[in-house]
Amino acid sequence: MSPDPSPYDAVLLVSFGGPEKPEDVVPFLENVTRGRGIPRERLEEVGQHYYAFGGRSPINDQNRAFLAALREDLAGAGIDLPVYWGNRNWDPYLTDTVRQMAADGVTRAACFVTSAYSSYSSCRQYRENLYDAVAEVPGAPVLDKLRLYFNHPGFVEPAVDATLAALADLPDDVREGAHLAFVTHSIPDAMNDGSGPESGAYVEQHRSVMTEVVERVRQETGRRHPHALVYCSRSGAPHVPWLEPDVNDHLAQLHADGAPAVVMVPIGFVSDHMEVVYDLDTEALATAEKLGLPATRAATAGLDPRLVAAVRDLLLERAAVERGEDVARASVGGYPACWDRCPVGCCPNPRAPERPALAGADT
Ligand SMILES: CC1=C(CCC(=O)O)c2cc3nc(cc4[nH]c(cc5[nH]c(cc1n2)c(C)c5CCC(=O)O)c(CCC(=O)O)c4C)C(CCC(=O)O)=C3C
Ligand SMILES: [Fe+2]
Repeated sequence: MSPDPSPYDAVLLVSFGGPEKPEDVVPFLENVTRGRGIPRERLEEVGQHYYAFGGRSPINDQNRAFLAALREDLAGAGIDLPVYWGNRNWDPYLTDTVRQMAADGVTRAACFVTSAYSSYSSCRQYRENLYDAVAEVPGAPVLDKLRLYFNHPGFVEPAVDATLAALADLPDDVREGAHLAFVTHSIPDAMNDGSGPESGAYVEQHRSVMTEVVERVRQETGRRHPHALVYCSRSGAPHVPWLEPDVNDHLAQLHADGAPAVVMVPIGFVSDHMEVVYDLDTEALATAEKLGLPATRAATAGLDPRLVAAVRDLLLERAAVERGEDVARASVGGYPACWDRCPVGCCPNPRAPERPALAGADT
């Protein structure tokens, strides 16, 4: 018998969006930063990162490939649901997708967001975007956001294997002593303080993933590699504190302290976004090279079949919950499986605390 996805009759992949050609870059950056007070110089700099890649972000192609993989996975499991895709900042925009879903007769969809952790930027802002899309479309389906999955085995296990593979890529004589630099997107300190139901969840959740990966790597190699959680892609005004240390400063410090090598493990990113291909592969690897510090970058989960299957697992788990059945929730490490509906007041919007959002305990 095929698994039962009811009450869902569709899946919606929700993502950030990115430019696809040079003319898209400025309007994309305007979409992302409207009302955010990002300094002009920072925008020009980030624009250059995109132009260096022909004005094309890797993120949309990653999502197209993920959609194809997800459709195949669901079909293979006998789950006959359409899978849609909508973005916050670029075509296909969420509102257009939700309009199409309504036209197709979708009544209730499970939403998988390409962002695994708590924080305003990585969780609530997507919930606001879902609210807005539903509010704009007459007859819109009900949209449920699948729970955060940073500690789902389908997200963590690919990171373990990627770390082992990146360690294996280091020269033999430096591998044993290599440091692991777990990298995620920096956010303002205040945004981290407000993240999750109990403050500081963004950093806590990353720490739990880091600890689990370090332990599983130890089980495979017999080595508990020294490690740290570090940050990339700092934005905002210089006087506003954001999470530190920056990955480049961390590499310089490791080198000064005599570390023989480093593996960067981008646990903050689901696939190879611009932050990964520019901030890590271009900038941070150049920093390491200049320092003479052997460095490799572990792969993101991307199209790993375990991540694709995790979407199916989360869909079926949530479907069972909505039908009133008991479920076992997969999770690894010290942080328990997350809530289905975000607690009231978690990850508040720093500029508009009253802005409505879907998928909360109060919506
Ligand atoms: C936590 C977090 C994630 C991870 C969760 C998630 O995945 O959502 C994330 C993802 C992404 N961020 C992205 C791009 C950008 N983020 C910016 C700006 C900002 N990001 C922030 C945070 C995050 N961002 C914040 C607090 C700002 C300041 C402005 C604001 O308060 O909103 C800017 C403006 C320029 C700049 O200042 O850097 C750009 C261009 C892309 C697309 C990449 C591609 O094209 O592949 C992706 C996936
Ligand atoms: Fe960002």
